[in-house]
Amino acid sequence: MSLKRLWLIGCGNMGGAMLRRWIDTGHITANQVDVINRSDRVLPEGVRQARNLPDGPLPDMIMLGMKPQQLDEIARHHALRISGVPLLVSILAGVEESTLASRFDAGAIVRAMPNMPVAIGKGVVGLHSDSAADAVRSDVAALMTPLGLVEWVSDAGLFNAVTALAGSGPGFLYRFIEALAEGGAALGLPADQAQRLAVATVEGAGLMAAAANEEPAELADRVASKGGSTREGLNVLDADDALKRLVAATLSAAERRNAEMAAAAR
Ligand SMILES: NC(=O)C1=CN([C@@H]2O[C@H](COP(=O)(O)OP(=O)(O)OC[C@H]3O[C@@H](n4cnc5c(N)ncnc54)[C@H](O)[C@@H]3O)[C@@H](O)[C@H]2O)C=CC1
Ligand SMILES: O=C(O)[C@@H]1CCC=N1
Repeated sequence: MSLKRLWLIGCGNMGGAMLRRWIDTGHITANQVDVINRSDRVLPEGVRQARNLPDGPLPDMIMLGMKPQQLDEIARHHALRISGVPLLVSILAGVEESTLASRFDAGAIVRAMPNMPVAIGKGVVGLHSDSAADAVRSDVAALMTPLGLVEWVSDAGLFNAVTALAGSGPGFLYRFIEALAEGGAALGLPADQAQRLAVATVEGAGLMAAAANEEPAELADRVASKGGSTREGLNVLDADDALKRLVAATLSAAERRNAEMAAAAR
């Protein structure tokens, strides 16, 4: 790994999950990293955390992990100091590469869109860059590999869709788990038991879908015995494409918000 020194500007829920996984898997050691946060966050043991960037030479990579709305504040405080950094990675939703390039002077800029399950190595990391050479792209992909599925997205115009599906996706699925559990409780199951059943069912179904050669639609058909009860339930989800339309509207709303954040940051 040629990315030996990392500065993380803004390292909260998401940046912290990535960092924890890198350290847990031995891809990065704590003393390779400096974190700048507005106030201290719980971070893996041994990671330096401060309010200001460290003195000394620039690192191999800087990752921006604050909110998109904090871009100007961060640029105002740090753009001069980090000018010339070889690689800038941004996990900011919406914020475009050209916007980042207008604020920061970096050898290459890569947008990364992780999701929360990176914490256990089962996440997704979407990557896009117009500026990174092949060697840099390989370095970034190697860094992200212990986090889960790594996918390059060649069309920058699709990055907001990736963000809506995979970045926000865990949030949508947690809602589905909650709904499954509440549905079970409404049928009379104790709430805690319904939640255990819902979580384990989603975990098992997800693992099976990941391992299967069949499409999810075919897996659904296998659960639904002819004339049985699953079909009755699927008929409710499928009536007027109710679930598909709800999910499509959900992703559209999230994608639209990413575009709004991109426009606000330009
Ligand atoms: N939470 C998620 O599931 C995902 C989040 N993202 C992106 O990750 C970024 C961070 O999101 P979260 O981790 O959820 O937010 P968070 O609020 O947990 O973390 C943001 C961090 O930035 C730091 N920060 C804020 N202003 C600062 C400043 N002026 N100087 C230094 N540090 C500063 C805060 O101290 C905090 O630790 C966002 O841009 C979001 O779009 C991307 C994918 C998934
Ligand atoms: O909600 C957000 O804006 C970010 C983007 C993907 C997940 N969290």
